Amino acid sequence: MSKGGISVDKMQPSGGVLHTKSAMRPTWLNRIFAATYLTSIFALLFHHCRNIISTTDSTTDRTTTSITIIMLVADLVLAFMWTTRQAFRMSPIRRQVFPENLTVEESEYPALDVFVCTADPYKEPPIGVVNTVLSLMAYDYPTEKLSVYVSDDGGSQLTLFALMEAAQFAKRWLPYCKDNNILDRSPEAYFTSHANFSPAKHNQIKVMYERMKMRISNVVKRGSIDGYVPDEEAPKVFAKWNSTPGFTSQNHPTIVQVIMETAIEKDNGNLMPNLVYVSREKSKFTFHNYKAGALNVLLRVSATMTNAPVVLTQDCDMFSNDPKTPLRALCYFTDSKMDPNLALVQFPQSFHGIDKDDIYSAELKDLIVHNGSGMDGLLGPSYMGSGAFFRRNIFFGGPGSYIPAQSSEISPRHVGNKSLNSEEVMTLAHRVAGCNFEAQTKWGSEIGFRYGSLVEDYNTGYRIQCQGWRSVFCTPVRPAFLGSSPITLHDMLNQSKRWCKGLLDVTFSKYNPLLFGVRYMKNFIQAICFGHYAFWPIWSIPLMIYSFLPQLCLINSSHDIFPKVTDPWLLLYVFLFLGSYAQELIEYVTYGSTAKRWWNNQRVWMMRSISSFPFALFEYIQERCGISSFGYNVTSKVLESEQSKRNAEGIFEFGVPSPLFVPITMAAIINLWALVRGMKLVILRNESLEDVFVQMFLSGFGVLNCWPMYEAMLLRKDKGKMPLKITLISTSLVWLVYLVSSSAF
Ligand SMILES: O=c1ccn([C@@H]2O[C@H](COP(=O)(O)OP(=O)(O)O[C@H]3O[C@H](CO)[C@@H](O)[C@H](O)[C@H]3O)[C@@H](O)[C@H]2O)c(=O)[nH]1
Ligand SMILES: [Mn+2]
Repeated sequence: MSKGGISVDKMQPSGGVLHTKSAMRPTWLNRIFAATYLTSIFALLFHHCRNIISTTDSTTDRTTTSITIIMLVADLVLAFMWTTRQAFRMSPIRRQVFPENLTVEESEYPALDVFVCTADPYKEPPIGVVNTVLSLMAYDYPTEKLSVYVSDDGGSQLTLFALMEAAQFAKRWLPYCKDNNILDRSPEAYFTSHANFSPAKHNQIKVMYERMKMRISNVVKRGSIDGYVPDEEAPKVFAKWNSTPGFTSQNHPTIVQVIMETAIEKDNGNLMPNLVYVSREKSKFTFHNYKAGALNVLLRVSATMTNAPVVLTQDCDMFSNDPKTPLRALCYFTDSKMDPNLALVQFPQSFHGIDKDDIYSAELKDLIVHNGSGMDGLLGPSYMGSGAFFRRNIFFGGPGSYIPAQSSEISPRHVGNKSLNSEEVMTLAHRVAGCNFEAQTKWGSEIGFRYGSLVEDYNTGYRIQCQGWRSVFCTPVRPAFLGSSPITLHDMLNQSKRWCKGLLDVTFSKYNPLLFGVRYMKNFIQAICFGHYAFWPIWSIPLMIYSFLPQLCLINSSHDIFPKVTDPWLLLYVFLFLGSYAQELIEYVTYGSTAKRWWNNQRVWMMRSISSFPFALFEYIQERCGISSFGYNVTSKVLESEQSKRNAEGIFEFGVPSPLFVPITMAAIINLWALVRGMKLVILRNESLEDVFVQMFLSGFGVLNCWPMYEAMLLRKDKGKMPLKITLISTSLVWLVYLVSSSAF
């Protein structure tokens, strides 16, 4: 088992090309547009400033001046975000790989350690974890070189039980997949897409799968494994839970369980990959660094066992959708002509079960594919948390500067040759998964996945690029992985809130990309890309202003906020608005999405900006001041049937009385109010449409975006409608805001 011994860099392909890259679109066109747009931005800012000067000179009241200043702030932030966003548009590229041209012998493939993280058996059902694990174990990759490590931050017997079941099932499933050349290697995906398929062998396996699923679901429903004994070893394994008084997910000793070991499992002459369960030690007195902490424990535990030179990180819901994926990564890792500083091959995250028009913008086309391809033309995409093949050694220092780990057994150079279950290996594995192992070490700061941010992926990707590593983006036509995405609005907003807090962690640290990145990164534009993310939360400033201020002005009969329709300056607004919207739309469609999905994406961007982002800031401040601590809210992967049904029909799911809904409900009410008020002014009071047109247009645009909100508040009867409580709170707050505003006007 000298898996650690093979160096990834030394293999030489001969024959056809392994990968190509090409520029994505006429960048010159893009640059001309950018220059024109930028000029218009400056013109607009000039216009604003002139307005402010003229209003302060004359007798204009204070309110008008303040409004003009606030609008200037909004436009300044929009201009900043637009400008930093151009970094992604400077040189997007598309890559292709040709795994069929790999000439390296299978026996020369590097070993691969796969890391799967899970954290909560109730939000992340063990059957989902099992499907992910099985799909990865079934990779078309030399079995003896493949190991799957599962980190369970939930410290749950249910998850371990499910994995033990999976191991039994794998003995039939893996050979079945390989013999029949099946593409869907997650059994759930396979049996769903082959519902009417019925050869005897297929049916036999299907029955086995259904039985396993039933056993796992029963155990989860009861919350305990009592009564179910998968094999004679089981009682000993689960004794660890029972023998520890006060065992909780937040307080328990290390559990490392080798569920299956390559060298031993040879049922039917089939070799099986290693499968190891790890639940790191937890204590109330130590901070665990969430997923980054879990991944670092896996880095070390796997080092004591197989120490593969290539590691793949996966979320527990991201199952493999293509068994040849590791070979695609090898196209880069085994190419001797490739930049030696290549650290990771990132596959985009793709999702299954998204409704046709993607109301929650779960596809994340702009963030993942657009921005990924944009950065790929610079130093490479950021690490995206899942679907990333890393070279293990990059976790131990920058190119050419090796930082030794505190013991040689966990260094990437260590060659393990003992049985995983041997006492020596197990003792060490338990030790490196302990709470205090990292105390006073460089883990999380210079070694391993980086700590200090809730978005450990962005943070780690950014920091390793600052050290000089780079990455490539691999976007095969058939998605390499498929995962689940939030199916309720609350989950979606909550997830963006967490991302946003994670970004703020980086923004307000010494590693802020616009201060640190621009100095240390090899590419200035790349630093701007990371900077754009770091400032993602400030979208909330202009969006809050544009969703409320012009509307309040209209309600209070104040119309000096925008140029009149006849004023040529208005053309600037029109160009800036249409220009950026059209550009995004074109990009959305070019990257293989639809216009309706783009429309929904811009709505979600607004919702996030006025809800998740301000809440994130608020929580972030509370945490920094030590007032409260919110932790990591794991996204639920449970598919509740009614919710899924509404989701499939593209109906928004409110349902729970979440404070996150308050700002968007307020925006919905104010925009409708302003629109009605505007119409009344024009129709009944003969106000000239010219004066109020822009404000009415904005309110109308708001109303159009808020359409599902009115339905949810007034028309719907199902469980996913807007809770009355939120409607009442929002209405009262709108009234309050109105009273305050009317006293100012
Ligand atoms: O303390 C923790 C918290 C989370 N997780 C795992 O982290 C993964 C991601 O969590 P999830 O709740 O699904 O977060 P998402 O926001 O959906 O995940 C996206 O965003 C994360 C943070 O940026 C990335 O880590 C993920 O890869 C990316 O898919 C899951 O497998 C969890 O089990 C842990 O292992 N330990
Ligand atoms: Mn997720």
